[in-house]
Amino acid sequence: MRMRAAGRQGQRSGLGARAGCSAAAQVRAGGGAGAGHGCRQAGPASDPAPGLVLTSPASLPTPRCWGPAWAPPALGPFPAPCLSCLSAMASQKKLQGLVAATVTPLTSDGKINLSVIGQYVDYLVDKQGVKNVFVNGTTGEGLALSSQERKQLAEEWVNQGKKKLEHVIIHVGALSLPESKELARHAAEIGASGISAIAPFFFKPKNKDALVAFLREVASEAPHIPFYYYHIPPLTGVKICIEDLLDGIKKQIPTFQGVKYSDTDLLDFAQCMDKYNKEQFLLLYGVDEQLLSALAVGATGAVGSTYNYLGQANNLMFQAYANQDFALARKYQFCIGEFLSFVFKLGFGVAQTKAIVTSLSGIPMGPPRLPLMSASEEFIMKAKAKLDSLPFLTTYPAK
Ligand SMILES: CC(=O)N[C@H](C=O)[C@@H](O)[C@H](O)[C@H](O)CO
Ligand SMILES: CC(=O)C(=O)O
Repeated sequence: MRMRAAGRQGQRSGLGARAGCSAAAQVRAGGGAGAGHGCRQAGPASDPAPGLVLTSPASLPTPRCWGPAWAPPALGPFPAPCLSCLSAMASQKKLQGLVAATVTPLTSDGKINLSVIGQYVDYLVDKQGVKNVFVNGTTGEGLALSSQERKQLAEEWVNQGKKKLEHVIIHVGALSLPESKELARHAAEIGASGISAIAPFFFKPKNKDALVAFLREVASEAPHIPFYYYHIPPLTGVKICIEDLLDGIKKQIPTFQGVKYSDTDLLDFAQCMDKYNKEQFLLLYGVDEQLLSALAVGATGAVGSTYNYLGQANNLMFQAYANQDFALARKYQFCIGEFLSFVFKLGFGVAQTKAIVTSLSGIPMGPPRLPLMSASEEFIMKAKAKLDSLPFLTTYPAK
């Protein structure tokens, strides 16, 4: 909490610095959107801040096996965070443990329902022991929301989370680069603790360089908060190997902080842990049913939909693992697996997650947005009965 406050302080100084610098600051060449940035440094746009290594097109690696028409994307300078932002970033409490991928409450007529977010925050913190959220992601139906809705949700989460949540990460990925940049800028301006983006998945990046060039443009709109790449190949179809992606990425994206890793490729994940943990990259695991395997190779954090309602059980699994009580940790993972494997067979996705969260929290999360269809009554009944048959997951030892 204290650190969060420090982050906010830094954020404020960032905005202050922007005001202070504005007369002298030059807008980045071609960067019409530049006016919204915090942390612009005075001086010519091409002046890198001391200590920041900026990559010019000439120093990009030669692409592998890519047609003759390929040219490395032109990279503009990455805006340099001011010193107070850098120190705020360094003092922000390290993101670790569980991050709930929040659902987006909708009214029965399909509008976003901001009125329950405050209650939702309290439920996560008090009932689930979860103090970090990932907003507008897959579970939050981010890609089914308008930009305006995404911004309203982001603001509500940041405001309601003040003094209660430690990290509010806003997913800003979109199919269009300007939209993603605008969401990134907005998240930074409202005081989010970090941003994340998936790879665009209609026109897909064909290789690492194209993906990094896209992510860099997005991250550069929020130059004083951490950026996480959201790797979810089962949904995006973008299967760029993360071990390769991380190689040299800090040079291109100075705010790069880690990956939300929603794939079952534990070899790639483990290679990343082994090679890049030293660089302080955070590798947040995103396949909840396999979390214990990720802990075994060194993961210290996880983002997922089930932490909305199995937060306590997963916290206890983390704790058992940390205490080297592997039998207990396995018992939690097996039990979580029993529930998930049961609901997978019934058909499980965001709509079903919303129904389960509604039923367990008592907060009306509403239907999903089309083309997703509401979970059936039968699903809700069976899922609830299954959870009731696994009291180990939902009753906790007194603290
Ligand atoms: C595809 C998807 O939504 N994955 C989520 C996070 O990335 C997970 O939290 C899953 O919902 C969870 O592991 C259950 O499969
Ligand atoms: C699960 C997750 O992280 C998401 O819903 O985006």
